[in-house]
Amino acid sequence: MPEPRQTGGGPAVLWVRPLTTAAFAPFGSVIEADPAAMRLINGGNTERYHALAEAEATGLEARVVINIFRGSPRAFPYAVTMMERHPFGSQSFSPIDDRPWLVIVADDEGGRPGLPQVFLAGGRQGVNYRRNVWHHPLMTVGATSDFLVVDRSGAGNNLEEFFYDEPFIIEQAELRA
Ligand SMILES: NC(=O)N[C@@H](O)C(=O)O
Ligand code: NI
Repeated sequence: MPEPRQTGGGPAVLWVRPLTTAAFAPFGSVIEADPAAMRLINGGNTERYHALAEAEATGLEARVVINIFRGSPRAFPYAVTMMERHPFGSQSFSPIDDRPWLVIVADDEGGRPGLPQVFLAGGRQGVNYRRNVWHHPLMTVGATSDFLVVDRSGAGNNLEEFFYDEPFIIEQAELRA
C-alpha cells in the first residue's frame, strides 16, 4: 500500500488506486458482475452473479435492511479527518446512477484506524464492508447520486467513530487515476 505524499510540511496527500477484488479483500468484497460468479437462470434469460458478498447482522434485534443513500458530491481537495465502523454488522454500497465514487478504508491498529486507503470505484462497482471494518462515510463524486445500501438495523449503537489528529488530503487530480 502506497505511503502518502508529504507536501512541504502540509498534510499528507493520499494516493488513489483503482478498486479491485484483490486489493479490497482485507476489507470486504467488491460487488460487480464478475463472470466467475455468473450462472444462467430463468431458462437462460437472466445472468445471476451469485453471492458476491454476504450481509452480516449480529446483536439484539438484529436484522438486515435495504436502504437508499442519496449522497451529495464531496468537494475537493477533500480532507479525511475521521473514519467509522459498525461493530454489529456489515454495510454494502452499490451505485444506482452509474457514476464513479470513492471508497476509503483502513486497517485496524489496536482499536484505531491506520492510514486511510483510497480506491476509485467505477459506476458499476459496489463494495461490502465486512462487520467492524474501518471506512469513511459515503464519498459521492461529481453529482448527487443514489446508492443501494444493505446493512444492519437493531438495538445497540452500531456506529463507532474515530477522529485523526491530522487530516489526510485527497486531491481532485487523483480522481483521473
Ligand atoms: N451512518 C450511516 O448510516 N452511514 C455511514 O455508515 C456510511 O458508511 O455512509
Ligand atoms: Ni458506514
